[in-house]
Amino acid sequence: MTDLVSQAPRLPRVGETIHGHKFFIGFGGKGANQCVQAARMGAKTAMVCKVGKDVFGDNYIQNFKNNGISTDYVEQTGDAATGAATIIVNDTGENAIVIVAGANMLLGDAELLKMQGALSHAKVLICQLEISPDTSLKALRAAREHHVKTIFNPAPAVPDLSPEFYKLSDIFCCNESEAEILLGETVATVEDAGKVSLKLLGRGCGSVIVTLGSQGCVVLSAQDSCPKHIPTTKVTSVDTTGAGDSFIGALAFYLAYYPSLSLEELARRANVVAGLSVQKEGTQTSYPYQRDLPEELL
Ligand SMILES: Nc1ncnc2c1ncn2[C@@H]1O[C@H](COP(=O)(O)OP(=O)(O)OP(=O)(O)O)[C@@H](O)[C@H]1O
Repeated sequence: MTDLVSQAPRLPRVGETIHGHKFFIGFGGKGANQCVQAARMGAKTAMVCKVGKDVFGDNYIQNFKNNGISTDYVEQTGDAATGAATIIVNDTGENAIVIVAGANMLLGDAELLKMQGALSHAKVLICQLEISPDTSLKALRAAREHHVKTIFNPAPAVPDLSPEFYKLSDIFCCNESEAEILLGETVATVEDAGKVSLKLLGRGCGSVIVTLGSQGCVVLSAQDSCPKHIPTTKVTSVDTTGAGDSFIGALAFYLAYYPSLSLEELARRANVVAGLSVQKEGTQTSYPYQRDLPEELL
């Protein structure tokens, strides 16, 4: 997804044209963000996705290359445009957003077949819901067949998520509002997060992480189903956009390269990485590299 962001004093009314004061184009999309964060930590990564045969698609492929990500499984299609989010932000920080998934929704069986070889050598697969849910499900099933660990991020969340997603998730990782949509109940406190994570675990996940912004996260697993709060260190937050994706990208890195770490330690380290990302502006622009991390994290 390419973000097209206009900042204006206020949001325009229907039929109105107004002057804004700043415009920028940013690289976004949950899967891509997560992949970029894992790559910056030093992980060997491949992105499986579809973009349009257009300037946004060309630029995105270059962005993957600039981050050292394999683009062997990035396809370009002439049948739809690269996914785009048109975002208008007013001076008080409110926004209006139109997302057109475009080429993302054309990712399907042919691309999954092509990536099987790479998947069979992978340590971790991360999936989200910004492509067809059926394609994500098939990818998760294939990962299980190859004994590849799976991280599933149910975002954007839907209330009627297929029950198979839970069973195919070694780590099911969502934020508070996604947990609310999935379970239809309010998640306002660490205690609430513990309760919902237990319910999500009951749907068949290997383990569950519910992220809680500045409060860190709550984790639990089938082996130890007592919810544990993993707080994060206090930082001066500048822009939290994309913090959840930074957390998941870092989590995937640690799961792949430090497989003996406990779930609590994986989450503690991912908290620190995501905590670094909120101290800078932007989404991918805020993601730390390995060299930015404290030594104890590697
Ligand atoms: N203000 C903050 N201070 C420190 N760490 C933070 C802060 N906000 C987020 N984080 C870190 O990022 C992780 C993910 O944040 P959050 O739960 O807000 O995800 P999210 O809502 O999916 O984020 P976004 O939608 O903005 O990408 C948290 O678990 C925490 O580790």
